[in-house]
Amino acid sequence: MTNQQCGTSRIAGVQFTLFPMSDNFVDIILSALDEVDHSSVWKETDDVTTCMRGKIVHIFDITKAIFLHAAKTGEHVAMSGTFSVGCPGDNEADVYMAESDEPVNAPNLSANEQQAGCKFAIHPLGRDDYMDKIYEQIDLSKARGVDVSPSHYMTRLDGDVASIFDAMEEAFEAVQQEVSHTTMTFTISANSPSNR
Ligand SMILES: Cc1ncc(C[n+]2csc(CCO)c2C)c(N)n1
Repeated sequence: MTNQQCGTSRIAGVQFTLFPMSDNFVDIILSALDEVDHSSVWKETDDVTTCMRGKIVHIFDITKAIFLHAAKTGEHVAMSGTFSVGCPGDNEADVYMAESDEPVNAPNLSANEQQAGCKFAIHPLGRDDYMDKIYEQIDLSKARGVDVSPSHYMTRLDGDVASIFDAMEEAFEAVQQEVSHTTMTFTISANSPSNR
């Protein structure tokens, strides 16, 4: 029988893709993935996505740093992905759960103010009251230093990249404390010519 139990630790993960709208896309993707400190998570890249697994704080810290690294090239870049926590059977990367709770990349990001637009959706799984959990977080996002606006199926966040990822992390962290298996999908875009 397949393992349907949660692991002993709350392993979180993300699968994401970077889309640099540039002839230089290979270098932008690979240098962002290489140059950001990802020592606190398990990480694997293939031709479609990059997957990282570990503590929530590190998953968000590194995803944010990778997007900022790509955006600071000035090229129009987008990133889409899915965060997940409490996925039944996800327990192979327990070794990374011993990492400290200090985000490794955050101290180096302050000089990188970068505007972006983002749409995200939280999916609290297996709960009849899932809509309450979603609405609580949309309301809270309004106090998180980003502009929040409704959109079909998703909520839009506009502001600084670091604040956008921090808002999504806070929402994800709060929901997963009450809902064992939670996922979040997002798309973020910076330097779009639509805004020039
Ligand atoms: C985060 C992220 N991970 C993997 C890919 C897939 N990918 C597309 S082109 C390329 C470089 C040449 O192999 C890679 C790895 C992506 N786009 N973004």
